Amino acid sequence: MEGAEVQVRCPVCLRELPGALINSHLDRCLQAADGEAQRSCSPPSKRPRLASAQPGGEAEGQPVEARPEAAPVFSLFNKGQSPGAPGRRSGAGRGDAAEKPEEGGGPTLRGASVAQRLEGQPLADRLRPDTLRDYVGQERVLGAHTLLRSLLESHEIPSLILWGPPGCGKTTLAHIIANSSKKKGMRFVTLSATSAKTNDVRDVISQAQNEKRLFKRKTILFIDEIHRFNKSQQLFLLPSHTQDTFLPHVECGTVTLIGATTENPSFQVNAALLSRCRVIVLEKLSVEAMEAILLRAVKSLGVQVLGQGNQHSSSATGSSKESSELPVYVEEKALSTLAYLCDGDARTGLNGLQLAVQARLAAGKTTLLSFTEGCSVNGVLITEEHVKEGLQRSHILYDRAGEEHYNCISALHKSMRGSDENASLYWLARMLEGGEDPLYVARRLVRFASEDIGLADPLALTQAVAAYQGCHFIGMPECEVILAQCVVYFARAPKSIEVYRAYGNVKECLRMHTGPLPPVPLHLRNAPTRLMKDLGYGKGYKYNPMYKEPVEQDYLPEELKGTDFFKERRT
Ligand SMILES: Nc1ncnc2c1ncn2[C@@H]1O[C@H](COP(=O)(O)OP(=O)(O)OP(=O)(O)O)[C@@H](O)[C@H]1O
Repeated sequence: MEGAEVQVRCPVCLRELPGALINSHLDRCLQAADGEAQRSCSPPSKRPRLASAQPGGEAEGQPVEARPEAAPVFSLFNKGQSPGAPGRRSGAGRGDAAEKPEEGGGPTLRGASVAQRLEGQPLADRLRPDTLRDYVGQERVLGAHTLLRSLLESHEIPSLILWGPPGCGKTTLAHIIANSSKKKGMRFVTLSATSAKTNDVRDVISQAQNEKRLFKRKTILFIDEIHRFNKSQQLFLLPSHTQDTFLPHVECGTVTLIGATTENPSFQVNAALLSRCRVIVLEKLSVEAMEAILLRAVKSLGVQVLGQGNQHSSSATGSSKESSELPVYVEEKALSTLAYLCDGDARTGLNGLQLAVQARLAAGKTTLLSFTEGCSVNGVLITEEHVKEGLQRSHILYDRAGEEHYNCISALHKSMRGSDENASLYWLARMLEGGEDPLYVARRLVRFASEDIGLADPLALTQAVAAYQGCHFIGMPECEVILAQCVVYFARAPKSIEVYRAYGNVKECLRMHTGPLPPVPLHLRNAPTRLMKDLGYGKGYKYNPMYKEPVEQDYLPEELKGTDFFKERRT
């Protein structure tokens, strides 16, 4: 009993245990070591962006034994997996007979209805590819003969920052790397910068050190949304005099870092960290890539595509309580529209498809479909309209918080400067339809009025301020036309950067000045007191209204006499 009182730390999992239990625990822990690599490779699932958050959330199915309960590092390993849930799929479970991928498609549960296949894990997570073979698009960085592909194929994983828009496959690529590194006996650990604490990173490092020391095993740490690390965490990532930081461990190879970010890493990721990582730029998925992903999804659900091959005509709809048991069809057009509308974001596309199918099944509406071969079938039909409803338009078009926000405002500014009224209206609509704050756009217009139109049409500034106030009074959607009017006015207006440039020259002059700044000439100074007058303040000043002729007088400091800040004038 006495021994049981002493707490001992397991060298593998760092868990504190009574000394009497350590040997049996260590046996289990070591046995679990191989299995753990498998478990830890499970996809870090994402929150669904659409309203269909599925039960079976993040903490389900996580390995309990050999893991300190408090460490979210490990709770993230298996999130989204509910052991008994239909449609469950993980890196470890891919061998199950019921879940074997069908050729060219995703995994299906044989014999299950479409509704059952949609239960549990969100479709996007369930269909996350495990291998590069199923990873669609991103040819520029992952095509044959690319550096990254050969590194991945040779299991030589460098520290990486994966930068790309939402849903383009950053986490998926990390997941594929996890699977492939598992084959090389590496560990793969996942942290989300939004929820992880500095201590979690510290834990990962000490475990990685143990793993390296005891098993010669390397650790790959995936940090999702790395740009969201807060200040104290960023400090921890920075090099310092102590070993209590992250970077030395990246450098000596104890930990390979893979970060994912939607934001430009040159602004958002600490420079010291960035210089030790290879930045991989992923792009929005093309429409063709999206179509391939959606086709794989409908196949995995057992939904049939109605297109040129099997022309049909549909007739009056009815309703049936058993609609979930009926065959489900989706129009080919619906899939291609979805592929277009999801704007290269596979998660949005798959969530949209999932919502459309679930909504149709829940509505219990059936359609009598007549095929060209002559047969008729009663089924559930998903049309273009249904998938459009399944999408949140605002999210599709525009990411207000992300880089797209800056890209679009820059495109609007440049289109107005280039006097292209069509492009100006287009970028304005892209922002407003995407949910941009109209006052943000209006503020930018106020700036544009002076920066680009300036004195070529001084009324532009009045227009911009009026547009700002108009937007403030009436808000969206009514104020969109106010902004549209102002944007077109600006696109058509004459342009002058005379003032903008001259002011820039003045600022440059001040910046370049060495030594003390020249004093204000005495004659320009005000002399409210006797003493100041005695000191010569205001002496010799010529009050212009008193003169009929132009007055000869210097206003610049002596050493700048004759300087023309407008000399680079272009207009
Ligand atoms: N290239 C791809 N090939 C096949 N499926 C993909 C691809 N990219 C994304 N997907 C699908 O979309 C889902 C979401 O992708 P993923 O989580 O990798 O996006 P992300 O770039 O990490 O997005 P976010 O920045 O929002 O976290 C995946 O679960 C997968 O089903």
